[in-house]
Amino acid sequence: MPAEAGGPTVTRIGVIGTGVMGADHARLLTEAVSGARVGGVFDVDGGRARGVAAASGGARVFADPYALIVDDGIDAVLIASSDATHEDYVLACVAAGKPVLCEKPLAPTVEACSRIVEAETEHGSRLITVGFMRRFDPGYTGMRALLTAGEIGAPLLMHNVHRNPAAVPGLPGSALITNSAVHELDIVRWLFGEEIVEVAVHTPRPSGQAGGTRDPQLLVLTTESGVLADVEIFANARYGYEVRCELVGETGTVTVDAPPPTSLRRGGLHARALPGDWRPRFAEAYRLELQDWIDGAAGGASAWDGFAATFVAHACVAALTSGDRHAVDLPPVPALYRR
Ligand SMILES: NC(=O)C1=CN([C@@H]2O[C@H](COP(=O)(O)OP(=O)(O)OC[C@H]3O[C@@H](n4cnc5c(N)ncnc54)[C@H](O)[C@@H]3O)[C@@H](O)[C@H]2O)C=CC1
Ligand SMILES: O=C1[C@@H](O)[C@H](O)[C@@H](O)[C@H](O)[C@H]1O
Repeated sequence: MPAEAGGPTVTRIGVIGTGVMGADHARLLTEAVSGARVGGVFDVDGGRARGVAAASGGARVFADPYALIVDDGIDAVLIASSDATHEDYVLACVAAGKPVLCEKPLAPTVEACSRIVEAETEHGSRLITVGFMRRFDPGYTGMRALLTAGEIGAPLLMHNVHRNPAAVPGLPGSALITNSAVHELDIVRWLFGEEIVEVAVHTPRPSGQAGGTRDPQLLVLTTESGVLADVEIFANARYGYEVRCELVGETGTVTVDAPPPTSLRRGGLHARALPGDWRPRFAEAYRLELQDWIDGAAGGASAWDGFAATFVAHACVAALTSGDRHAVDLPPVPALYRR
């Protein structure tokens, strides 16, 4: 990453979108990540942008996001605005030759992701990282290390649970897949190092708490080598935020969970607190993801990974709509993204 002249290397980040995630990333960049500072911010809600700028040590507030992207005082851009806005901003970063960390999903449609991959391929080198932070979560990296070391033999099954306390009433059922389950679609590809080749989506009767949304849903994913991964996605689980999973191999299993260190035993119960959203659950993953990006270590998901996750998500949406199993025929990986 580029640096400020003189003194220690400091990468000046422009943050676009200063809502829940943009504010959290700006806080981490300011307080917990070395070698970076927030250099500028933009949000269509000027009040939010000013609040985050003030909390980030007086970063510049831009009135125009494209001016932020090309500004000489901004070395790299972090996009945390709403999903539908990602494409234009990522394309502008590629045109300006600036490294960009774009929150997931890379873009909500396959066509938009495809345009981004084409632009980066034409540019000729990799500038884009997608915010699939679970790749940095100590639970998932530990699971992958045990799998790779052969500790549980060949993988057979993976059971995933992904629950949120409440979704916006009237949220389309497809958004549970494209916005939430997209994390599992990425983590399955990353964990097994192979593609998802077939998907099916099953739904029970919808929860009465879900305001008409098809919620919960059960995705069943088949990988190239024949591993089956199921994903329960439940956006109105009401009791709290929870993400956990178990990988079943031929000779053992690995579980990823995030119990807080403190739990209460009283009155015949053993209780532990659950967070209200993803920020406490994945706090360390977000920090490690940002540090990796600032260090230029390239451990994050690529634009191709972002494309692939959205591609599989749309096969799942088709399966949700039709009730049938759907084959996933990803196009060949462009040379820029081959390992
Ligand atoms: N990696 C993760 O675990 C998570 C990722 N996300 C992703 O982060 C992004 C932001 O999500 P949240 O912070 O939860 O949403 P949010 O609604 O809290 O924040 C979005 C912000 O974008 C701003 N915005 C809307 N249109 C804009 C535009 N055209 N230009 C600039 N700013 C604009 C809004 O004013 C708002 O401040 C989304 O893409 C979401 O999918 C969200 C939650 C967790
Ligand atoms: O990305 C996220 C949210 O947008 C999504 O709504 C949640 O389900 C995820 O767990 C969270 O990580």
